[in-house]
Amino acid sequence: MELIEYADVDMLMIQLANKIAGQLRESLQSEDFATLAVPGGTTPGPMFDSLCAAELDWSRVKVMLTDERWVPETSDRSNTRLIKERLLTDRAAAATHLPLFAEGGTAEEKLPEVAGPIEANLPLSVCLLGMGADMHTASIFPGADRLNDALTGTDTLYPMRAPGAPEPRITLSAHVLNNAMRRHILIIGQEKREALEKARHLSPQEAPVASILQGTTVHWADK
Ligand SMILES: O=C1O[C@H](COP(=O)(O)O)[C@@H](O)[C@H](O)[C@H]1O
Repeated sequence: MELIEYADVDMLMIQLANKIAGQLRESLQSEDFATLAVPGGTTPGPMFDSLCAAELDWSRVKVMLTDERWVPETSDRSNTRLIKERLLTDRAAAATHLPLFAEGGTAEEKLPEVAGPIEANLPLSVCLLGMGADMHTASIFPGADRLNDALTGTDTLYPMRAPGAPEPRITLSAHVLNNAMRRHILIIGQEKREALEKARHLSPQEAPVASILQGTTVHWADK
């Protein structure tokens, strides 16, 4: 794991967007398509605001979430809504969105429908993850019902229900996240920095983020 500390949050968001845009361009030099996975939640919005304006051939980029809350897009909790409003806009509107949510059923029922297009576009060229103060990443939560499957299984996606998550989830597995060609984590503030340090000495069952730290660049700034 490499940790990059930035002078402030604005600097982090701009420089991380530049880094990801550069890595997508690099992928597009040798591949027909590049696949980008991004987190939801409250942290990455300002980074999306920069990345969406990057000059690159977005028509050859496929964008997916690392995880989704099983709520309709009308909900403020929808990660899909976040990326539609803040990432899949401006130049990045030309990208193809691979949804992690489908209306009309539970995560378990809709999983095969959602997994097909995702699986056709793996491995991920660039994977950006978030992390909660409870050391979850994507929607791989401590204490979750499918925690062990998501950490050790070879399926692409797992439905997930966890005490720390207010709604059912669907998440990319640690297997998929670890097979990404380039991997980053974006975290802000002292609480998450301390959680990250703690996670480095815990098992993935206790601190799911520990399962994907090897080879990952962590981008951090204080609030
Ligand atoms: O629920 C989620 O939480 C994590 C962290 O979110 P944040 O609001 O603390 O930034 C996020 O990475 C994940 O995608 C999201 O579904």
